[in-house]
Amino acid sequence: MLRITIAQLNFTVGDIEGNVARMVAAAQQAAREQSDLIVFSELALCGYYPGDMLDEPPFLQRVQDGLAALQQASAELPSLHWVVGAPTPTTGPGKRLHNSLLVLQGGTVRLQYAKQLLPTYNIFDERRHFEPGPDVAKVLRIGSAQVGLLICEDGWNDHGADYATNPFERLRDAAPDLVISINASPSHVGKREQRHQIFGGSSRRHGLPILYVNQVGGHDQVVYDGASFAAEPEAGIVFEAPRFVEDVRTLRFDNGHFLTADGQAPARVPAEGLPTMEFYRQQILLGLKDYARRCGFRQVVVGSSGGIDSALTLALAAQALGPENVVGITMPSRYSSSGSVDDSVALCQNLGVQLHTHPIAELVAGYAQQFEGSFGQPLQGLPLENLQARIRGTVLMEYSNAFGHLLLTTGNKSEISVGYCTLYGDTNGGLGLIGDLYKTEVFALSRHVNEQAGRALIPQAIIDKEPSAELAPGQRDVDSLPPYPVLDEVLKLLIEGERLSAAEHLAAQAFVAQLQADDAGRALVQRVRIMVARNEYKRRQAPPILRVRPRAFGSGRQMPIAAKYV
Ligand SMILES: Nc1ncnc2c1ncn2[C@@H]1O[C@H](COP(=O)(O)OP(=O)(O)OC[C@H]2O[C@@H]([n+]3cccc(C(=O)O)c3)[C@H](O)[C@@H]2O)[C@@H](O)[C@H]1O
Ligand SMILES: Nc1ncnc2c1ncn2[C@@H]1O[C@H](COP(=O)(O)OP(=O)(O)OP(=O)(O)O)[C@@H](O)[C@H]1O
Ligand SMILES: NC(=O)CC[C@H](N)C(=O)O
Repeated sequence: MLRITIAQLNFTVGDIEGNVARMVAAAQQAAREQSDLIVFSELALCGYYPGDMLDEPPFLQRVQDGLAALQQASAELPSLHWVVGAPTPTTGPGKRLHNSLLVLQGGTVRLQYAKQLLPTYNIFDERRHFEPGPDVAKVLRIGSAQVGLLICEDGWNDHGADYATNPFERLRDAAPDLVISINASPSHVGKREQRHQIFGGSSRRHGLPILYVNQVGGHDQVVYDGASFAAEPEAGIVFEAPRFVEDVRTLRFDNGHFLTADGQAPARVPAEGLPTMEFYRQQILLGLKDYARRCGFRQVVVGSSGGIDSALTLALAAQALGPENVVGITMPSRYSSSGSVDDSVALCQNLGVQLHTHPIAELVAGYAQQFEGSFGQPLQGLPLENLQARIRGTVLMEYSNAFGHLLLTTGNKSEISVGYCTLYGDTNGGLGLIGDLYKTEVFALSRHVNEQAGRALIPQAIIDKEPSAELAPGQRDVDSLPPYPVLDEVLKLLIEGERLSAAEHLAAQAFVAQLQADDAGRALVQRVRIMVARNEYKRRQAPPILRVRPRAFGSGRQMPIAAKYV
């Protein structure tokens, strides 16, 4: 029988000293629980993913010092084995580092394993910094068990019998009793189920119990949900740690089975995870909390237009940080409807958020007038529309500068896709909460937030009103864009493509095929395609957004700007 402690922790990238302290505290808990083995996540020592910090000698020196501190701590708990993820120097040619797994015990490194498969797709770029490890299986006897070791991507390619491309093959040949996989696996909708399918499948195919340990926390645009789990060959997924929170707990591994610390069968793991909207909500809350905390912000400011995007952003921010840490600013102009102020007042009252009024009509008029000398006439048309958005963006940045609030930008994925936003205006901000949600999903998540609260936190009037930028008289989004239910299906196919769930993909494909049955539909799809391509320059200058889908704007979609698109 082996006692294993899962350390699903929220590490901060670069905070080696803080991460060491977290790991030591978890190891002390493990020792109290008489554990034989504690398992930390991939690159736990430096946090995942440190990017080009890995090129900096002082950073690598701190990593080395951190490892020395861990070794020393392991000497003080001699009966505990520590499975630790850390960068380590290579000895051969190529890149100077391996992405490694180390087993520490009694003050020494008992084993080192270098990750073999380095992901370089989507948001991952590990080959930029690391040399792949040799295709050797690493197995260590700990107590009564032979433990095989893998690192994240190593376990994602379990198809085909080629040793070089499938580390599972060689590991299976080494006949461990148990496989431990350490991970830094970002979450997006459907990811938990995908992990269960992949690792559950490998467990069954190779007849190997697998313990999968993930990190938790938000790192810039990427959020890790934790959700560490255990898989058995016959029973499937038998244990799952909670999502979006830290969790340090000890399991027993006895006769090929995972049991709770007191020897019971763990609670049943449901096949289905959180409903999509609740998943979005929790992912965004953790993403904002960790971004604000790590960057040293306590409070955020949001322009409150009385529209759905700013309303949802305010509601999520209030849930993540507490309403006392959220400030709304309503900035009526000549073209603002009375609802823009009244609905903002109702919203902020519901949320318990303070709302300041900062009218911009005079600022806009004065500013527009100033152009008469050089333009021969005051500003009008699109430049005047954008001026309003830019003045609002400037006002919001002044609040940010004056009070140290983080400005949250409110763009959704539909607008960001087609560039329906003003550069240096409503695109201002440090972080976007809903930038990976299509507009139709913004409505769905707003309804979900209300349902969950058991009351209309976001006033029904805001949910019911027709989307409008309110930058010109009577302006409506549908005058410039296809209706959102149409636009979103086209965008899903263009941007997410096969990364959509099977059901979403089928639905979008059928919808767009029907749309393209006539010339007008074909022209619409082509127009959207061109808008998406032409607006890459706006996205490149936009603030980071929290990722909730497999393909989010940012590092996961790298497109050229100055190219011929179609
Ligand atoms: N390839 C390229 N590389 C770098 N820069 C490039 C560029 N192409 C244009 N530009 C620059 O970008 C400028 C045009 O962009 P920009 O100034 O933003 O202006 P623009 O995209 O022309 O207009 C903004 C649009 O967004 C709508 N809007 C604004 C605000 C809020 C909302 C909403 O509902 O949320 C909608 C508004 O009604 C209007 O249709 C050009 O004047 C040029 O300076
Ligand atoms: N009158 C206003 N007062 C305060 N902020 C505003 C106002 N109008 C626009 N904004 C800010 O600019 C962002 C873009 O607003 P706009 O109304 O143009 O488009 P939108 O994408 O439909 O957003 P929303 O649904 O929040 O209205 C808003 O989310 C808000 O942060
Ligand atoms: N850190 C990694 O190797 C992550 C890659 C892996 N496929 C995942 O997304 O979970």
